[in-house]
Amino acid sequence: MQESKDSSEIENIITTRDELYKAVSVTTKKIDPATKEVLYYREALYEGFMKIQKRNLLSVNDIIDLQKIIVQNEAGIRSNPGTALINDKTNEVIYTPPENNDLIRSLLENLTKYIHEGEGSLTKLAILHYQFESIHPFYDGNGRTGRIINILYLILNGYLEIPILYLSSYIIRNKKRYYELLLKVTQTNEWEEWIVFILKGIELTATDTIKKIRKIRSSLDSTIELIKTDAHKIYSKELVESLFLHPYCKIEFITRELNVERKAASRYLHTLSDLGILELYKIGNENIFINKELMEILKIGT
Ligand SMILES: Nc1ncnc2c1ncn2[C@@H]1O[C@H](COP(=O)(O)OP(=O)(O)OP(=O)(O)O)[C@@H](O)[C@H]1O
Repeated sequence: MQESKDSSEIENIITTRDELYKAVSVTTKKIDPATKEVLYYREALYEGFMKIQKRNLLSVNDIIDLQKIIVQNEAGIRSNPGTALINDKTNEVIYTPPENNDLIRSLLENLTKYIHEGEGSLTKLAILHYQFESIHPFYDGNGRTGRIINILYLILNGYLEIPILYLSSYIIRNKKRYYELLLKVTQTNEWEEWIVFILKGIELTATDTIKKIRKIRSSLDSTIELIKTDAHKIYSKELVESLFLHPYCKIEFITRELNVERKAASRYLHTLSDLGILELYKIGNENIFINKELMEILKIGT
């Protein structure tokens, strides 16, 4: 969710963490367009993860499928000319990607060959991200699809087990430089600066992500302690896991995940709110229980 939010923000699709968690927890028909787009991004990232889990492979058709989920249209690989990257201040064309559907497809075949051949490395990730963005195969969603491929590449090569690295938080903080360096590779073949930029991003975000995971783990442990020592005797491993799976929790999640009656689930959540672990909010006519400490941790480094 975090990665989806920031990767989309690079393309000026802006929503808040609260809106996102609300959208996946509260029964509401009113989800604003930016939040919807971020949720599609999250779906595409997850779908990509599932695909490579099954086959340990990322094909051109997989990439096309992911982009379809992100942009929610069937246009696929560009077949009409006219796509260009434009400087929004001066309106000047800064880069014109290759045209012709067959050529683009063969460049993508070449990219996926590069992804799978030989040993994986973080340097290769920097190279293939440039390669994908300069092919710019779609009318829309190229930046976002490319950043999903980055995470999938890390998983394919055993650097990550799950799509957890939060690389777009670095790119968004350094967006101007990200754009400048991509262009410099094209214009002056300046690979080194680009590769170092991406390596630095991986280093920083890996360190931040590890810190975040440790904080979540320690919050989880202290929550377990608190519930276990409380007189209401509501502790179960599944209950605590649900609170960390859904930063915005509600009674339905508990009934489903713990297989208990609504009355019991409601009692658990109200007890946790009395204990100060959760904060109760009314959104519309629904009770939402927010894991405040977890939400604070998720904000770090963003
Ligand atoms: N000079 C460049 N050469 C190649 N790719 C670039 C260059 N500058 C930026 N990019 C990439 O293009 C992406 C944006 O592309 P564009 O503005 O065409 O949006 P898009 O294709 O609609 O994709 P999305 O909506 O996900 O960004 C950037 O996020 C970046 O990854």
